[in-house]
Formats: sequence, C-alpha cells, structure tokens
Amino acid sequence: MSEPHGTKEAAYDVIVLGAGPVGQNVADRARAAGLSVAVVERELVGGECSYWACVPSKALLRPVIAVADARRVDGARQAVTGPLDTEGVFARRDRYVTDWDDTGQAQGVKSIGADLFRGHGRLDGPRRVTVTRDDGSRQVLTARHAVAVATGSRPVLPDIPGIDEARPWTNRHGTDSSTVPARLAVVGGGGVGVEMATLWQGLGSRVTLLARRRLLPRMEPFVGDLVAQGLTGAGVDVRIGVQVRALRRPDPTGPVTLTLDDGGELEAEEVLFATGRTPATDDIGLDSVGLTPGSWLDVDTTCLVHGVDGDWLYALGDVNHRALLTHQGKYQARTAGDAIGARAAGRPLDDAAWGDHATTADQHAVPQVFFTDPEAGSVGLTADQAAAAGHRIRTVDLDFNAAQGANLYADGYRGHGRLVVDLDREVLLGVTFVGPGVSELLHSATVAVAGEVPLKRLRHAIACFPTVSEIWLFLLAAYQRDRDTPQTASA
Ligand SMILES: Cc1cc2nc3c(=O)[nH]c(=O)nc-3n(C[C@H](O)[C@H](O)[C@H](O)COP(=O)(O)OP(=O)(O)OC[C@H]3O[C@@H](n4cnc5c(N)ncnc54)[C@H](O)[C@@H]3O)c2cc1C
Ligand SMILES: NC(=O)c1ccc[n+]([C@@H]2O[C@H](COP(=O)([O-])OP(=O)(O)OC[C@H]3O[C@@H](n4cnc5c(N)ncnc54)[C@H](O)[C@@H]3O)[C@@H](O)[C@H]2O)c1
Repeated sequence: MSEPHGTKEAAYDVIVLGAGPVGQNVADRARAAGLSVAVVERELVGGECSYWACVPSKALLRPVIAVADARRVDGARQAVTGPLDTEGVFARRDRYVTDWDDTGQAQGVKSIGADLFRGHGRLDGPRRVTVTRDDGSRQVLTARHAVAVATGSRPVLPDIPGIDEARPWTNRHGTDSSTVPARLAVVGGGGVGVEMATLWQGLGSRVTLLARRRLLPRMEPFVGDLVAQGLTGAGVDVRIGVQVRALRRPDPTGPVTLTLDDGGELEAEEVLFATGRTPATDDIGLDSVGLTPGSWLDVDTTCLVHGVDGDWLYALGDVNHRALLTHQGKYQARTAGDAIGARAAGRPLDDAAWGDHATTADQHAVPQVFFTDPEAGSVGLTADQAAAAGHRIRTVDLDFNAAQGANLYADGYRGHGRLVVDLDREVLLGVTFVGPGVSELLHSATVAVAGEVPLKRLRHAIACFPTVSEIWLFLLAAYQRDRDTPQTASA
C-alpha cells in the first residue's frame, strides 16, 4: 500500500504513534485482529533500538567479546595476535543498521497491511491525532478504537556548566561514530555506561568510566563488582563515587576537560553521557487529553493509560517506564494489541494475572542482559527487592567454577550465580548470573521464574554435560543441602 497523501482526515481502528520495535509489534497484533491501522513515524522506522541502541551496540560489542572469549581458551589465545580491525567492526555495525536506511522496515510495516504516515504525531483531543510532515503539511487521523503511544525515550543530560560547549556524546554518537577517540570519558554506571565503556575500550580508546555509585545499581551488588573488575582488567579507569561538576571545550576542535568533585580534572577527546532517559512525551499533545506533557505514562496491566476516560489510550515500551527494554516493550505490545482486538470485538478480557491480556511478567519476570565482559544477566527480583516485598526468602550463591562445563568453556572461568528462593512456595523469585556466555543461559532462569517452577521439579530439568548450564545443578544442590539449616531467612 502506498503512503496515503492529501487526505484531510482519515479514520482507522487503531493509530500507533512511533514505529520503533514496540510500535511495529502493536500494529502487527492489531492487524492480526482484523483492525485497520495507521502507524506514524517522524524519524526512522525501527526506532532508537534499530539504529542507535540495541542493534548497533551489540553489533559493535560482539567482536570485542568474541576476542576476549578467545583469549580465555588455551591454544586459541595464541591465535589472537593483534588489535581488532576497527574498520571491519564499523562495517559490521553499518550492515546491521542497514546504513541508517529504513526502507526495509518501512516495507515491513506496509506488508502487514498498515498505512505508514511519516511526520510528527500529536494527540489533538480524544481519539484524534495530527501528523505534521517535514514540509509543514498536515494530516488528521481519527481512531475508532485505540491510540497506542510508543514514542520511546531520549537521553537525559545533567544541567552542569559547560554541557553545551562540551558537545557530549549520548547513545547516538556512542553507537554511530566510525572514529575511535584516543581518550573517552563515560559518565554514568548504568547499562549504557558499562556497555559503552566495554566497547570503546575494546576498540582502542583509553576509557575512563565515572560513576557516582556502584555499577549497575539495579542488579545484585556482586554484579557491579564483577563488571568493574572486568572493565579494569580490560584497561578501563573505573572511578566510583565521582561526579562531574563542570565541562569546558574552549577550542571546538580540541579536547574536552571535565572538572570532578574530588578536585581533579580529566581531559579526553570525547565525553559520553549515559545518565538515564526521559520519555518522548513532551510534544505529543498529552495536554489535549488531560495528561502532563513530558511525563512517563502510567498504565494498567493491559497498557491502558490511567486517568483517561473511554478505554482508548494505550502506552507501550519505554514511555510507560515499566522496563526500558525492547523485549519487554514488545511483550507489552503483543499483549496490548490482543487486548485492543478483544475490546474492539466486544470479547471479554483475560486480564487476570498471567492471562492473555495481562503484562504480568512486567512485575515478576523481567529478564535483562548486559553485554559486558563478563556478561551480566538477571530475571525477577533481587534479594533486597524480594525481602522488601515481604517474601520469606533464602539466597543461594555459587561461583561458576563448580561446573566443569564452565571451565571447559573458558580456562579459569570466573563467574557467579545467585538464586532468590521463595521459602513459602519453594519457587524462584529471582536469578542472577555473571560470567562469560551467561547471556544465552538466562532464558532458562526466565522460564523457571515466569513459570514458577517448583524447585522439587526443577531438579528434574537436567543440564547437559559439560555445559555452562551445569551451574543449575550445583545451585539447586546447594539449596537442597542448606534447606533445613537455620540460614538467613529474611521476611
Ligand atoms: C545504548 C542503548 C543500548 C540498548 N541496548 C538494549 C538491548 O541490548 N536490549 C534491550 O532490550 N534494550 C536495549 N536498550 C533499550 C531499548 O533501546 C529501548 O527499550 C527500546 O528502543 C524501546 O523501544 P520503543 O519502541 O519503546 O522506543 P524507540 O525505539 O525509541 O522508538 C520510538 C519511535 O517513536 C518515534 N517517535 C517519537 N515521537 C514521535 C512522534 N511524536 N511522532 C511520530 N513518531 C515519534 C521515534 O522517532 C522512534 O522511531 C538500549 C538502549 C540504549 C540507549
Ligand atoms: N543490554 C541492555 O539490555 C541495555 C543496554 C543499555 C541500556 N539498556 C536500558 O536502557 C535504559 C537506559 O540506560 P542508561 O544507562 O542510560 O540509564 P540508567 O538509568 O540505567 O543509568 C543511568 C546511570 O547514570 C547515573 N547518573 C544519573 N545522573 C548522573 C549524573 N549527573 N552524574 C553521574 N551519574 C549519573 C545514575 O545513577 C544511573 O546509575 C536502561 O533502563 C537500561 O536498562 C539496556
């Protein structure tokens, strides 16, 4: 279907604002329910994820981690005789982001039978969206059943002196640059900060990572410690408890100088801020439906926005602030798309916990992997979160080198795993793994947590010998051994 132009007003069953991974998925589900769908995109179909976040960062990180993995294997280590071929790495990234050309993904939207409108979408009262094209012309769209907001998020820059003059990188240049700065300062110890430090150090920058508290603070404390050790081992100067007070770049072609709160100064060719995200909701007409522009959108289990009458406004992905992750946003999109279809057809909703129209996993089983060296993955609750939620828990901790499969995978394998067990139901509330290759191990934990698989049954899920997954055997055995001993059962 070609782009419909010139129409003054067009009516659809569903309008989707934003064609990132989340917007595309809700459009697909609404079409599968037989509804007509308009998708509005102001930049590139595929969103931040495809062009400046998940995809390019992982395309760039994979060669760094592949070489680190080879160096952990006797015999293979000797074959790694030089630095990474940065041109080859950038070319790989360019292939995965299709040279920032969205023709293929735009075709994908059209192939599901949705109409794509290019331009900036804004709500203009209930069930009504105005699309402003680059040439200033406008198109009005109306929605019979639903408007789904999937406009994503943008990086936040702190308000400190010299921030504009410094022309800092964010995730955008952090993923689209084809030049390796000799020195790079990375500010922020969350997911973006640790992955950017890993990849640019791996590509040859001398990276300094400045974090005001421990790395990856939302994960179990041992994660940040092990990731910090890995970064330090790779040559990154990791400084915890340090803040940037001011920046200056008096010569636009010269280096940037950071003034730190410990009294020191740091000079680098570039500075990258990875200090969190803000929702892309400041200019989408939220005030026209009684909501506050720039706010995260608070939603129910079907992703309907609270505080809007008539059950028509949905918010999915980063904008609802539940879990700023592509896979979790796509899960919300599938669930909400099906709920939109059911509501439109007048069918009852299956929105009780774990029902087809409930995003229950958002509360209980969010999986996340950071592609650092070592990799870090977790699902569900940390021990502190579980205890704060009132669960009676026991934690089981183990180093991976207990498993022969881990040692065969990497000589002298270093890694750590933790189970958080709900003692009343004997199911897992949370699992965390840190170590080489754990990204592919995490899904087993996600199945166990989301499935609330009883530990008594989980011991029958046997890991193949000799794989890294054998860590499960040792963790479960350690739990069984300790079960009746008076360990720390916290409420
Ligand atoms: C460096 C980095 C690495 C990451 N790595 C991972 C990872 O490995 N795995 C993972 O799960 N998550 C990762 N994330 C998070 C992930 O990128 C986001 O959770 C994901 O992009 C959210 O998808 P979305 O569709 O909600 O938003 P987006 O991908 O941001 O897409 C939103 C779309 O809406 C469009 N839009 C916005 N406003 C309007 C408007 N008014 N009108 C029309 N269109 C509009 C935008 O142009 C954009 O195309 C990473 C994030 C960063 C920054
Ligand atoms: N592999 C993945 O799945 C992946 C990778 C990267 C990012 N992400 C997601 O993208 C989202 C955004 O990541 P992020 O790292 O930008 O945000 P974040 O909120 O996870 O981390 C930002 C960090 O910056 C720190 N910070 C904030 N202001 C600061 C300041 N002025 N000075 C120093 N430090 C400051 C915060 O304390 C925090 O630790 C996250 O939710 C993350 O989960 C996912």
